[in-house]
Amino acid sequence: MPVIAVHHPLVRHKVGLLREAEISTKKFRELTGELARLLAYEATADFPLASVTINCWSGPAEVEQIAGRKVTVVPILRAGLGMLDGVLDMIPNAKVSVVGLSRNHETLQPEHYFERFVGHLEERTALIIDPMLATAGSMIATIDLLKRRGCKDVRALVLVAAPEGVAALQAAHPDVRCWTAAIDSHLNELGYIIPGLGDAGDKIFGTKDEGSL
Ligand SMILES: O=P(O)(O)OC[C@H]1O[C@H](OP(=O)(O)OP(=O)(O)O)[C@H](O)[C@@H]1O
Ligand SMILES: O=c1cc[nH]c(=O)[nH]1
Ligand SMILES: [Mg+2]
Repeated sequence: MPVIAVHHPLVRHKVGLLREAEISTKKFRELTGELARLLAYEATADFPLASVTINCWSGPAEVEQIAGRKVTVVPILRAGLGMLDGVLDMIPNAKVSVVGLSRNHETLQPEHYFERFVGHLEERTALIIDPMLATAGSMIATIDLLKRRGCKDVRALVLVAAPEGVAALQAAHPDVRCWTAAIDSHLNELGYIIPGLGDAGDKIFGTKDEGSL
């Protein structure tokens, strides 16, 4: 099952708060960061551990450390940046790759305008971050870019997914797991998730009065 809805009460509570129509930019950013931390926790649950001996206050002690796992976090511009600090709080040594995509409002197709990947993607777990999985066009395009550069372990974190996007992602990349705080009802005729969050990029960047909703 490549799309995993996280049912933890903290996640369900926070995603509910995020849906308030009159939410402030500050509150939207804070909740997005908190949810990003919780989703990163879920998505790294299978990272391997190795035992090492350290000098503890009481003498030598065997402790566990995450071993042999290099990570690149991949925010999809713009809205993915809202989740970046939260994920880096949990995985502070991760490198950051950036993909710039903007969904065309008429065609709903993602238009590519920027990319900058870190090296050795073939050795890294990629954690793509974007609050919204609507048609999944942006997510599928980003996964295509990463796989073309040799990335073999691709995972995604989103706040809200539409069933249409879940199905499209599963069909295009059945090997990619995507953790989401919620799977909503459907896409409306403009390609927005219902009930959804509205335009996540506009809410994170404070441009919502100039946006398309
Ligand atoms: O699943 P899809 O149908 O591709 O839609 C989801 C994409 O749309 C939004 O970005 P948008 O293109 O609005 O750009 P922005 O983050 O700069 O606002 C969102 O952050 C996703 O990247
Ligand atoms: O509901 C949606 C769909 C795409 N992008 C958003 O920001 N929100
Ligand atoms: Mg947007």
